[in-house]
Amino acid sequence: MSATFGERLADAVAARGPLCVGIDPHVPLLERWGLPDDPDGLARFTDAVVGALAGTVAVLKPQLAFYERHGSRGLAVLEDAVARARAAGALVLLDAKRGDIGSTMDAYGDYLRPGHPLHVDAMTVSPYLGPGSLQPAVDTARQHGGGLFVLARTSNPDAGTLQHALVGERTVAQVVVDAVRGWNTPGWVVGDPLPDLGAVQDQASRWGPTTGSFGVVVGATLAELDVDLGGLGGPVLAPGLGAQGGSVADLRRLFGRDAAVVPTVSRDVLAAGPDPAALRAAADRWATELTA
Ligand SMILES: O=c1ccn([C@@H]2O[C@H](COP(=O)(O)O)[C@@H](O)[C@H]2O)c(=O)[nH]1
Repeated sequence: MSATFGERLADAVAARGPLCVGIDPHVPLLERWGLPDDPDGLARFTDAVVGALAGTVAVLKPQLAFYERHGSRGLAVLEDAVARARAAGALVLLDAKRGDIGSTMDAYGDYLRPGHPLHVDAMTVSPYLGPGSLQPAVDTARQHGGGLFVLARTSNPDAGTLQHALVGERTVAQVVVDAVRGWNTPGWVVGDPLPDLGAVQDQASRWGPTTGSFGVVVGATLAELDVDLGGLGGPVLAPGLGAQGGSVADLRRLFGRDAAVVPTVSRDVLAAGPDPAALRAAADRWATELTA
């Protein structure tokens, strides 16, 4: 794969708009769609979402938890869906939220390796073991044109309990954002002094050929943007829209109009199914509002 994830994402957003739709087959959604809570129901749900949206949205974000709960048959459903979504032109961001010591992180990074049965364009990772523990996945992403989104300021109400804690003078969330800023700067490794913001400021999270492959997760539900994203050089994944109360107005308030933000919506779109036209219409409503 020649282009980096950041380049592919910027191209996809230019062609299709920034919306990411999450594939979250919750039990209540399966019931609402008239489907059983088993691998067959899971497959029919997933097929419908991929069939309706993979040709139009920039990013699809399957939530791994909902496939793992069905065991190996659930994972087989996901493998098939990921391949079909990518073939239809959508980038696939696996919402896996993995994080472990470096040697194990190396194995999680394999989701970004061509030939993996669940090869995806990007995955979410958790920095709880320290940003440096994620380095093997960063290396794999660099080697194979993959991307990572690191949990920084998550959308859940309790998130600040840990993410606002201070490490020296910076919050935990800021330490995470700064590490990701470093990864988007060639040659930087965790532990090095942070890159000079003056040198990287113009890369500050704008879409374009220099969009980095390493992004952060910042919820659209925040009362205020309490991390400095200046010079991040990569995209922001913004969950929390719709079912969690966040709106397009919140995105504008938090990030402005031009930032490289990937707003992601799951239940608010999925509830419109199973009719493919209704799913598309629900996604289109968000897409239209986002570009208005
Ligand atoms: O801070 C975070 C990080 C990840 N998520 C995930 O996004 C979707 C949101 O689903 P909705 O139905 O649109 O609320 C879900 O898979 C979460 O695990 C998040 O919500 N917040």
